[in-house]
Amino acid sequence: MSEPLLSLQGVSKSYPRGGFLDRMLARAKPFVALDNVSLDIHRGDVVGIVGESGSGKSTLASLAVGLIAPTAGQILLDGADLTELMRDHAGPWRRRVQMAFQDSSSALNPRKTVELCLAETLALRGVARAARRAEAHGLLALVGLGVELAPRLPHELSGGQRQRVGLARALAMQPDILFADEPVSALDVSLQAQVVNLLARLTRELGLTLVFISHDLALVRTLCSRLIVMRNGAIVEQGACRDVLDNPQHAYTRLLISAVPKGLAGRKDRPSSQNSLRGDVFEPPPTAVDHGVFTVQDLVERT
Ligand SMILES: Nc1ncnc2c1ncn2[C@@H]1O[C@H](COP(=O)(O)OP(=O)(O)OP(=O)(O)O)[C@@H](O)[C@H]1O
Repeated sequence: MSEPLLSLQGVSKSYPRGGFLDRMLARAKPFVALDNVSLDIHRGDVVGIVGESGSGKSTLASLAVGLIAPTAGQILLDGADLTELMRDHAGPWRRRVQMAFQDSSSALNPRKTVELCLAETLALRGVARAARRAEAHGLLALVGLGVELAPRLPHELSGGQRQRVGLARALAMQPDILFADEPVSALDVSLQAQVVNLLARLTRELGLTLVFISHDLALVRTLCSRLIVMRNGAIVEQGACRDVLDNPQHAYTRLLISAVPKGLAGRKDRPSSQNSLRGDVFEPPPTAVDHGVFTVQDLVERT
């Protein structure tokens, strides 16, 4: 198999516990949020990460996008050590790994219009000033938003529109890999379907490598080709998404699946309309993506 796009090798993350005095006297052991995790993500992978609250999903994503540094282990982007790459704050790695957040309202600057927010991101990518407006409008179209939203401030948008602007901003960097941390959990069911459909389309048409963190097994089944199950900062099971969901090997995975109300776990023996929140509207991406054919720019131009 080809070299992984992103590789975590024995990565751990600990946080200090207790008050200042406890730490000075080394009375409290650090809390281990991520414990010796190894993981390879290849180009075109659409990986779901599930696990109970506090299992370390967001910690893993924050490490992979360079928001926090590991306590131990190595993170490699195309074979290069991310810790080394991070020394160059403006380096190209920042463009290549992007994150879309759960709460788009806090991720967007409340004083900046949609267009300005996208234009600033395009400037970071080195897009010439004269080209930024058209490309910002193209990005809005890419995520299914009209140009009439360009002059609006974040509070003048609906939750679903804000989430799409957040995605457009992440895509403006033309990332190789996008981490989406609970990108739809704050949205109502019909908006969830729209955003998940959009992600499915982007993975299909752009060959975007996506890591989708979610508590929703039905959405994960619909979107992802691979699944990682986390518990207490460790990976307890991973494999082809449908295999893991239909034939879980680990008792914890079985527990997670059994905790989902019947009809929402995405069981293969259920009709598609029950497999997901809106099974009829999803278009799952093919497992093998013909990546490298399109770029975000191509799609923006075609939209
Ligand atoms: N900055 C921090 N300082 C101390 N502990 C932290 C910090 N960030 C996260 N943790 C702890 O690390 C553990 C893992 O947190 P993380 O956010 O990765 O979980 P998660 O699986 O994403 O949870 P959720 O599904 O609720 O978002 C939690 O117990 C959390 O309280």
